Amino acid sequence: MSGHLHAAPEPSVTVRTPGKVNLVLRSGAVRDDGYHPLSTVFQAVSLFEEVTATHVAPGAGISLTVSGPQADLVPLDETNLAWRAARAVADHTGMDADVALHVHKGVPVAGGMAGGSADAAAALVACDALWDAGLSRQELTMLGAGLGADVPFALLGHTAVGTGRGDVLTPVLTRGEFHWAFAVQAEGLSTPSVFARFDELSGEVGAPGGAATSRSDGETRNAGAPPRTGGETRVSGGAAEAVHAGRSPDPGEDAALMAALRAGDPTALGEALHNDLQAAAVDLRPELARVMEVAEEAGTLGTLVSGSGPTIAALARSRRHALAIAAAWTAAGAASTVWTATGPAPGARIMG
Ligand SMILES: C[C@@](CO)(OP(=O)(O)O)[C@H](O)COP(=O)(O)OP(=O)(O)OC[C@H]1O[C@@H](n2ccc(N)nc2=O)[C@H](O)[C@@H]1O
Ligand SMILES: Nc1ncnc2c1ncn2[C@@H]1O[C@H](COP(=O)(O)OP(=O)(O)O)[C@@H](O)[C@H]1O
Repeated sequence: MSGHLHAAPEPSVTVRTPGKVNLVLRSGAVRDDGYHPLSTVFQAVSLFEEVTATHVAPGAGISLTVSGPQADLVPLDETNLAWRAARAVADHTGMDADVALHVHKGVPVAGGMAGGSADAAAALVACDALWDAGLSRQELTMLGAGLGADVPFALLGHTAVGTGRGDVLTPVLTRGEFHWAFAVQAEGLSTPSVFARFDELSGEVGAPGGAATSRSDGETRNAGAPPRTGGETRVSGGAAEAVHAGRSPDPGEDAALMAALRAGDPTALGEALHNDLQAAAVDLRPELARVMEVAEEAGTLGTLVSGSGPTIAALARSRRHALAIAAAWTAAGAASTVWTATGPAPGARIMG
């Protein structure tokens, strides 16, 4: 008896992707294309999105359903990032865009934790696998960058430095596991509005090239120009030149953070957390200052606005301590919901 065994095509593929927190986010002045050159360190955390892509009849097109605690906040049409990702794979490969997508959200919506970007990354990988398109990692990353600055990191996961728009990634070696608590607000903040307020606070509007970025610690420095370290000003190249070159702020400023990650030292990591967008997010949502205060009273090792906010991230000594910080937020009525997670978490993975 002879014969070939042909594997039946999988009827569906499920891909899991993580949310993120920016351990450091430094921004230069806005570029001509409306983006800001960043120097950021992403850490993926164990809050996951799951996207399932299922075969449908030829010609059926793309359809989308969403589940999870904040599903009602997410668009269900072709503006959804998962839908746009499926379309991008079809356009790139010339395949028919026939797929039923289901998104299960485990990352807060519009919270500065890149849940939408995680959906885009998951949908890229799921459609590539479902349609047997054979896209390379590089092609997926390129398609992801076209969908949003945060999407390439959701593919990669773990911990990475991001420069350019945040989409040029270099993996960072880390040791051990870090424990986080997150205070999520009922109403999200839009990323463009936070960057716009950052520009206003920087005296940026109408004065490209002469910009200064205000930092949440009260220090002010020239945007795009090399940052100050230890009170010393390094001058090479002007801010105007840096703005036009779209140069990212110097990641060299974050040597202490890198050492803390390598050593797996949460206390040192807590001291090195920093977000240039924090002042803008707190300016738009003054109540966030109190959320950070509550975390400090609960003994956090460090607290900051996650990305463009309004989620507040607090680094804890242990899982137990993360739960204690979350409980303190709940008791103070400081958050709509509280979440705990660990980082780093892996990037896009096909389940099953
Ligand atoms: C701020 C960050 C930090 O990781 O994340 P979130 O807090 O939104 O999750 C990211 O830079 C957000 O990335 P993402 O949300 O993918 O941004 P995109 O969709 O590409 O851009 C939305 C808008 O944000 C602004 N933007 C984004 C990235 C960047 N480097 N400079 C910008 O000025 C621009 O106004 C852009 O039109
Ligand atoms: N799949 C998606 N999940 C969540 N939001 C989405 C999605 N697709 C589009 N969006 C839109 O993007 C906005 C921000 O998305 P999200 O990634 O959750 O937050 P952030 O950019 O703050 O990290 C949402 O308010 C929503 O309107």
